[in-house]
Amino acid sequence: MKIKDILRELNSLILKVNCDEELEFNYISSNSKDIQENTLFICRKGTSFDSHNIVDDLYKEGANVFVVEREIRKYPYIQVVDSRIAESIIASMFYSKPYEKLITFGVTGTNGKTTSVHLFHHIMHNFGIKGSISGTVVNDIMGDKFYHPNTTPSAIEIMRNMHKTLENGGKYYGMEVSSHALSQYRVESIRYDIVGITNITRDHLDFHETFENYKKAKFHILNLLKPNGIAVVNHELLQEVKNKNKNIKLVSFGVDSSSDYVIHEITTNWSGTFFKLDTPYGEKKVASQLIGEYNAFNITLVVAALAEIGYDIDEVIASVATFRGVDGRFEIIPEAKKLGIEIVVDFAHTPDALEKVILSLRKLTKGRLITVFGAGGQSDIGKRPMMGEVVSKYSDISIITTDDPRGEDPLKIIKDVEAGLVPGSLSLSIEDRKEAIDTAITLANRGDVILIAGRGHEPYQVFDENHKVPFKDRDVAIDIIFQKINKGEKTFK
Ligand SMILES: CC(=O)N[C@H]1[C@@H](OP(=O)(O)OP(=O)(O)OC[C@H]2O[C@@H](n3ccc(=O)[nH]c3=O)[C@H](O)[C@@H]2O)O[C@H](CO)[C@@H](O)[C@@H]1O[C@H](C)C(=O)N[C@@H](C)C(=O)N[C@H](CCC(=O)O)C(=O)O
Ligand SMILES: Nc1ncnc2c1ncn2[C@@H]1O[C@H](COP(=O)(O)OP(=O)(O)OP(=O)(O)O)[C@@H](O)[C@H]1O
Repeated sequence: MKIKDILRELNSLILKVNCDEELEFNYISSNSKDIQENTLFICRKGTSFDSHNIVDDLYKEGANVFVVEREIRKYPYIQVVDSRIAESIIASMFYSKPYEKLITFGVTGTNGKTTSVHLFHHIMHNFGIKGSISGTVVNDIMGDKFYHPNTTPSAIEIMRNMHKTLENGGKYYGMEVSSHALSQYRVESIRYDIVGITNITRDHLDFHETFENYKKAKFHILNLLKPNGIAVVNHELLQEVKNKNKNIKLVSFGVDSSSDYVIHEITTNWSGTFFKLDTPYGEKKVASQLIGEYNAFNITLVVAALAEIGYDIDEVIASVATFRGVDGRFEIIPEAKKLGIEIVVDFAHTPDALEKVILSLRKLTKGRLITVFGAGGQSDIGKRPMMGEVVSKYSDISIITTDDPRGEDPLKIIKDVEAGLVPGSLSLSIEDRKEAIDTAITLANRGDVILIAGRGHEPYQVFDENHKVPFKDRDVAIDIIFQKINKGEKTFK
């Protein structure tokens, strides 16, 4: 590709062109760890690094032209107003706008993104349609599965994955779209057939500062629809969405009878969640292995999305029943039954998610509910007391422990959570997460339920960027169960 090919697209972003328009490049990157011969490299001053400062190294590594926000002394460059927007445009151009040839499904919202995207992937697979997804738990690019530290990768990575999907005969790309990604233009050049908004409650106010900014970032996804694309939104957000986007095609889902897809008669038990759904195609009965009433909303978002783009709603609903859920989302630990208790590992780490999952568990618990949880470091300090309040309000025993401190003092985080505890509620604070889980299992009697919340599937406990400890809640709980059985501390019940 030649420089002149991208100048047209970059258009009003360009401040200065300091290179030959005939200059050719055959790779693009914005990360020094991903560079080849004749790479167009996009520099930016981000939150923790400024890649303008390493252009000499980048040139030695193979970069032959730069896109920069501030002028550099030597090397060919194009100076632009904003490197993030430039990256999304260049990535789209370089990979020939792959989203135009794919069914693209983007889901944003505070909670439910992972569950919805994985359910979408499962249903398309059941229909014999090949494709890819990206998100918090896994990136599955046409069967190539890997973990990415971001819920939403960079603009270049997404376009590269979409291009690879097309090259391998894939027909769709489903992705979780975080509010950070929307604010940083990682998805700015993508156009979606379907965008879904699960819900918007408090989270990430450390980044967005106000709830309004957070909502605005989420709603921006509605501007990224294809011309005949459709938005599937939680009915609670319908009015706001309509006020902001008068002429988009949209359907709503929720319990409100004026929704396009009306959820009612939800029941949930240890074998799953069951509900009725009034749809434009008549009343439907939905059965799912997912536990928790809130999953009726995630399921309906996906059912509506696929029905609205022409898939047979009865076949879609039949396929929902075989979805076994996502690692670390209401994941039952079968070994706990040996002690006559239930243990559930869940990813809930916002006040709303904690409330939803605890209230669902309350209905299933014959005995007491013991919740082990903590708050992540470097993330929305304001929500910590709210988490303490909601857990202590609805749990019989709350055990506050360490989540992923990410460089913060774990005891300080625990104190922030303690500040919200309901006076008189039964709670313990145990800094060591393994000890906290062990204590919960020791305290549990027959018929009790333990919820281990906040980290879900995560394989490492991140104390800081140089100190990560392998720690999978599920595996730790299973180890403790067998230790107690082998030591005779807990008998088979
Ligand atoms: C604060 C934030 O969102 N940062 C994201 C952002 O980085 P940034 O723009 O701040 O860039 P930077 O890290 O300062 O680096 C500046 C530039 O130098 C480049 N660089 C940097 C270092 C280096 O050695 N070589 C190099 O070339 C970088 O590629 C970048 O182009 O863009 C990067 C590329 O897309 C992301 O990886 C990075 O995510 C960081 C790791 C992060 O932790 N982000 C979190 C806050 C986040 O985005 N979370 C959401 C999910 C939130 C949730 O729902 O829980 C997500 O989508 O992951
Ligand atoms: N529709 C929902 N409403 C409220 N809480 C939900 C909903 N769906 C899931 N949850 C709760 O939120 C947790 C995270 O769910 P999931 O991973 O599907 O969402 P997510 O948006 O991908 O989260 P994250 O952005 O943190 O990866 C679940 O473990 C559950 O506790």
